[in-house]
Amino acid sequence: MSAPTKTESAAGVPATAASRGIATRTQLTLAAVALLALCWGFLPDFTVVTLSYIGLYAIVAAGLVMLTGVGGMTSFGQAAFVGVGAYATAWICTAPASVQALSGIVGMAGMPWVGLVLGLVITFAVAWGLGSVTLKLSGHYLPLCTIAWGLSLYYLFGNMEFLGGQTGITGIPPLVVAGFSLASPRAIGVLIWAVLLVALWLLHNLLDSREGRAIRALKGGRVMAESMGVDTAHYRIKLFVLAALLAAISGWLYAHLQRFVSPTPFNLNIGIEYLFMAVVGGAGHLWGAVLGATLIALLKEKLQDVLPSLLGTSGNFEVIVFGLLMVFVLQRFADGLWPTLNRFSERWLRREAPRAVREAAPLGQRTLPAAGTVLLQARNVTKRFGGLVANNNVSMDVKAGEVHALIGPNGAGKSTFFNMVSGVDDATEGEVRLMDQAMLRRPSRAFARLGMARTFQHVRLLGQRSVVENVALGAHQRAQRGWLASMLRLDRAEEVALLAEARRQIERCGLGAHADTPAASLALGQQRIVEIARALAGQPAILLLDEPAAGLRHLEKKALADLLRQLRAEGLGILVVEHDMEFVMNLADRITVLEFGTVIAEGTPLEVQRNQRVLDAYLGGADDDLPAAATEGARA
Ligand SMILES: Nc1ncnc2c1ncn2[C@@H]1O[C@H](COP(=O)(O)OP(=O)(O)OP(=O)(O)O)[C@@H](O)[C@H]1O
Repeated sequence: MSAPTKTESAAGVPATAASRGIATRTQLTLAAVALLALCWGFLPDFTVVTLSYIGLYAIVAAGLVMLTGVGGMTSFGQAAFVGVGAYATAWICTAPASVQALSGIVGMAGMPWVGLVLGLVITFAVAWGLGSVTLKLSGHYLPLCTIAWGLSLYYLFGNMEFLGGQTGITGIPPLVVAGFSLASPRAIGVLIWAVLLVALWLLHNLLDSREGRAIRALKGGRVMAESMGVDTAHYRIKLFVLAALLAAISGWLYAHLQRFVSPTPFNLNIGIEYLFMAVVGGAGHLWGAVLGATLIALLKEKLQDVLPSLLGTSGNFEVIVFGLLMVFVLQRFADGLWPTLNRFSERWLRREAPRAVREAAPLGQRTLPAAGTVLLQARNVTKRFGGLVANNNVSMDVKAGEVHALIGPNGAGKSTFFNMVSGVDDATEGEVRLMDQAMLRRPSRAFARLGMARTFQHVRLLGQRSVVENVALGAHQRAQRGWLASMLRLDRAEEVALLAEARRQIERCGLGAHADTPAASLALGQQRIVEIARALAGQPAILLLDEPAAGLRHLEKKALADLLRQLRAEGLGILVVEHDMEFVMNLADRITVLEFGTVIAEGTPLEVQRNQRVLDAYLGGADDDLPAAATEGARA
């Protein structure tokens, strides 16, 4: 593990000359919060109420930013969770039986807090239950399911007699904090904004961590995230529950602000409005939730005043305007308004001063097996897609300290084989063993934990994130700090170690100059190298590379070959699929040739080049491109 730099920032960016500007982002945020706090006592009542509602909306929208913008799961049903939080506290604080039984223990002032706990417990159970069923669905099915549960919970509120039916529940007591009654909107508004700011801080910390990178990886697709060792199903459910809990907290605050609840504010329309807020503000940005909530709340208020007089009739016309607004914003500002505002403000902002870091936590280390040990074994692996046999009885070993190439014409079954020996797909027949363990029906993350890392034929990076963040994701399973530790910033020593390791691998792969650039801005060939650096950050024993030389220029290919030779010398086993025959013949120790899913040859580069069947099927006519003495070249 490399020693951390004393002046690395939490984001791992080395200290550089701070850019000129009037303030840093943190200073600006603190100044805005201080201004709001100072003005709070003098603002007109109406403004205070509006700001309180904006705070409530923003808490829900922040959860949606995490769920939809960051995690890639769309939910129209968050209003229902707001309802669960609101009804739980309303019921417990007003039902005669519960008041009698509990108020003796916690006192009347303690009842809303019991309501909060009840709301959170019910929300947790409902969200976990719904999440485990619906989050398995992909594409349009998930949003459709969120509509279904949003409607179900809404009608449940309206039809339960003990919840007051359509009339709702009145007489909800005010919150009491440390003996102070928060009966007035001005008083509870302070709590609402405090909750919002704390939630934003916790979520910001979560995103700026190992766990945050894993959450972002969900958007990069299940296959990529799982191959980094991330349990995607578990993360999706946790994210869903987190967003639901935030909604429930907002509902709890709402109930004690309004002191009355009815089903209407928890219907599907409102669920759609929450989604508008997150998307219009900037679905991938936490402050976008506040911006979106502010815009929609103010706009709604204005439209409700203006539209009826303009149209001469009343109705929910603001929903139509919201729809048009959404189309306009998405057309002009695809990522929402916050990124645009951010870019605009950048010239006045100073870069955050780097934070001094004393020590990095040790990362998990792997002892590599001795050279010659069989790492990966495929025995008689067959894969059928209906009537098509993509792999037919394929057997192959990959040993520590060797480069094994898998070649063959397009459609020969190389990627199918790759998928089966990396846990993406299961073989129809045959056996796959990794580190002498049977791997049938085990997920990619189990392969990753045992020491396998891979790259992809079609590059799978988080394009908007920096190279260093992408590479640090590869080291995910070498650290352990969870969500709570990340939220509370107890993971900093580990985070420094992860980022230092990522930078070390980036340097090693020759991309040091690009460490802080967004991955998408690199050329395709460089992105392939980023994937290799990401794989190396996991400290693998075996590396699977899918067409690593595609898109590289001559010198870049040479540098890549040198790197792979160095890794081989360090004892890694490397399985490479590649169409560039010069690259393969100069690098590989052994080559397996596939045609129509069947192994037609296996041996050293020289043996393969002399094999008539291989010449006929694949290498025929390509002799001019091959190195004169491939075997000699292989160890060069
Ligand atoms: N999910 C799938 N369903 C049906 N057929 C598939 C599936 N995946 C691959 N195939 C078929 O299996 C065969 C082998 O495909 P595969 O992608 O493994 O070949 P390849 O050697 O990797 O090709 P290339 O070099 O072009 O990447 C092809 O005929 C392909 O159409």
